[in-house]
Amino acid sequence: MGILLLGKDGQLGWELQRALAPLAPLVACGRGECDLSDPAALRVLVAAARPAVIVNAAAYTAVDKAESDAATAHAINAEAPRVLAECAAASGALLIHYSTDYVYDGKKSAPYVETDAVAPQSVYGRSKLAGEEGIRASGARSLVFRTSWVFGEHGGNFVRTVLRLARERDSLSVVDDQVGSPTPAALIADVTAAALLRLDLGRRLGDGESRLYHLAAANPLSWCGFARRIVELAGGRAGGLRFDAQAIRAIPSAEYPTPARRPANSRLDCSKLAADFDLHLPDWQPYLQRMLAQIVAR
Ligand SMILES: NC(=O)C1=CN([C@@H]2O[C@H](COP(=O)(O)OP(=O)(O)OC[C@H]3O[C@@H](n4cnc5c(N)ncnc54)[C@H](O)[C@@H]3O)[C@@H](O)[C@H]2O)C=CC1
Repeated sequence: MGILLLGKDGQLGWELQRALAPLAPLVACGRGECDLSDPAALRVLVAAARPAVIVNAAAYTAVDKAESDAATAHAINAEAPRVLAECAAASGALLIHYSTDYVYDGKKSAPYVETDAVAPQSVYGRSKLAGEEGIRASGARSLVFRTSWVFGEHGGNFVRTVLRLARERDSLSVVDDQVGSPTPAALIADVTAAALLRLDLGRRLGDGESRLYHLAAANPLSWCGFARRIVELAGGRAGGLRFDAQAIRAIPSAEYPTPARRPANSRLDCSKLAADFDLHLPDWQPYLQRMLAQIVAR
């Protein structure tokens, strides 16, 4: 009756393996152990593990690819969470799940709060919203964390892409009209563990209680601002890259068309999370510094 973690090899899953391990016996599964596009396999897995808590960090996260692969995105981001929630409702387990800033259209000028209207602009955003809705409708006890711009040491992300391009190219242009908070996978994992402890692994939630929280680091900025900070903290030309931070050109999204539309404003107000769990959401920059130090050390 411990914790069942799905998606153990993703950015977040990797950090959750570390953060959840001290809380209860942990069964961690990757795609090899269980494919989320197979609902029957999911049901068998949950029945065999009989967890008190199911943590789903697996997702279809290829935002642009999803535009031409909606069925797969829907199966993994909408159907699988619904099946997991049904299993949780039937057994009394708590389900923890992660969603995205892409459920919003990004037209609000202030940071989004959980009660704001949703209006996803992409297949990915719609599939993730459908996942949330399936969980809420299931009657399971659940926590859903909407997060943004995830980066971590394990897996592909914007930090790694910028570092690679800064070694390969002489210049870089990055969109400057989409604003959000880079959020370390380690922070999401640690907040998940803290919330689980405060809720006594879910025993303090009422039957069928379903809670939604924003979970993002402090200090939002644009993608261009983020790219500049990555290059700056990596040392720029002095650090072996081919250009310095100031050389990164700021461009509007119109100059960088992508298959999926992304919100201009991805800022998430996390005060509900901070108040309910007595937590502080820190700046993402020390996490980035730590990640860069570990990459250099390798
Ligand atoms: N990466 C980002 O910038 C953001 C991520 N999120 C959400 O945060 C959560 C964690 O994301 P990341 O760790 O960044 O994602 P990731 O892409 O690093 O990891 C996702 C994991 O899901 C697994 N997976 C994919 N299809 C599967 C299948 N059919 N069966 C089993 N496993 C499968 C992958 O193998 C991978 O290990 C997800 O729910 C994602 O939607 C929310 C906002 C932004």
